Formats: sequence, C-alpha cells, structure tokens
Amino acid sequence: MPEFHNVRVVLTDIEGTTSSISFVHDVLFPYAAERLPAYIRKHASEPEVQAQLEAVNREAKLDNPTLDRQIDQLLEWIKHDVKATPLKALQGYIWEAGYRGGDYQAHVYDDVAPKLQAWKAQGLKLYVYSSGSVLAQKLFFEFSDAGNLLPLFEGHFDTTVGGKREASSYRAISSEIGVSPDQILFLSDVKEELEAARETGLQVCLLERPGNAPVADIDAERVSSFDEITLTK
Ligand SMILES: CSCCC(=O)C(=O)COP(=O)(O)O
Ligand SMILES: [Mg+2]
Repeated sequence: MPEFHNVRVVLTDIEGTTSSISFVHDVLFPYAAERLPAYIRKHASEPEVQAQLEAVNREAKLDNPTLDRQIDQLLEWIKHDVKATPLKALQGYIWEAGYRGGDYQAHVYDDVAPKLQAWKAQGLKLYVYSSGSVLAQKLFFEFSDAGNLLPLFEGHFDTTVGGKREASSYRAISSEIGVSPDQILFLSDVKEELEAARETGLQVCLLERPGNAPVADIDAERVSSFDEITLTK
C-alpha cells in the first residue's frame, strides 16, 4: 500500500481515475456527438460559442471555415478522442442539458467519495485537473452517481492552463494553488501525465481501474482504488 508524505493538496484526473473511461466514451461522447450539429447551428452567433468556433479555426487551421466544416472537425475530434480545448468547452455546454434533465449521472467509483471526504476532513485541499472543461468538471461532480461532490473541491484546472502531458502545466497549477510542487499528489491513469507532473516535482500515483489501458513501465506507485493510498505527515 503506497504511502505519500507531506501532501497538502490532492490533484486528481477524472476519466480513468475517479471515474470509468466507459462512462465518458459510451455515454458522454455519443450524447455530445448526436447533439453537436444542431447545437452549433442554433448557438453559433452567441459570443461564447463564436469564440470557441474561432478557436476551432485556429487549432484545425481552417482557412475558409463554414459551419459545416467546423462541425465536421468537431465530430472528427470526438471520434478520435482529441483533447482539443474548444471541443471540450462546447461539450460542456451540451452536456449541461443532459445532466440537468436527468439523462445521466456521472459515474464515480465507490471508493472515491469516502476517500475525498476523509482527506478533506484531514485538512487536505482537493483540486481537479482534467481535459474536460472546468464547466464539464463541475457538472460531472455535481451530478455524480455518488451525490453532489462539487463542494469537496477547492478548484478546477482544464487545458486552458496547458496540456496534461506538459511539465509547465503542473508548474502553473502549483503556483496558482500556492503550494510547492512536492506537496501536491497527482492521481492519473496516463503515464505521460504522471511523468510530466513528476518532472515538475509533484508526487504521483497511477490508477489502474477496470478498462484502463495497461501501463507497462512507469517508475511510480500504482493502485487500483483510492483506498490503497495512505497520506502521512
Ligand atoms: C470531466 S468532462 C468528461 C471527460 C472528458 O471530456 C475528458 O476528456 C476526460 O479526460 P481526463 O483528462 O479526465 O482523463
Ligand atoms: Mg484520465
């Protein structure tokens, strides 16, 4: 059972860490893909949506963009699970109706809520860092199948701070939170994310949940449940 010392902040990933990859891929992504064309056509002139469509043009280098071309690009990104920031923002807007209308609740593994509550009661600060937009993260934890977990978190980071495989993102997060990197424990299912975090000096732990891609060679602690993680002074 891995022990981590002098941790003041737990920074957690979502998909493959607190929650199953299948919920995201089999429920959320199809929901967004089905509704995205009509959503974009209806809301394209609204400033937040317009800003995201301009970001799509930049990121995909679309020279003469049309709504059809932008929609095709977004659907292509969903199909290939590209963590493009404008797609993630638009998905958040679309998922909101699904959560609020009761179409689904976000999956959270059984060990997650009790452990997060215990860590918070111990005085730890809890943050999320996910490729999902901050809005999508907040909806995810507010409408989870373990109840409203949103009040547990002090804050949220998405890819507007930088990509999850870049060491500079973890430096930015550490400085924004205001604790030194070695006092942050980052939990994720992705080797490259953990390596980037460790390069910055964070403590890291790999989650091996059912359905996650196996990680063969990583020099890091690995657990299959938050219950296996011990934090000591
Ligand atoms: C929290 S929104 C749904 C998840 C999502 O869109 C995503 O890309 C998750 O990526 P993660 O960084 O949490 O593995
Ligand atoms: Mg993940």
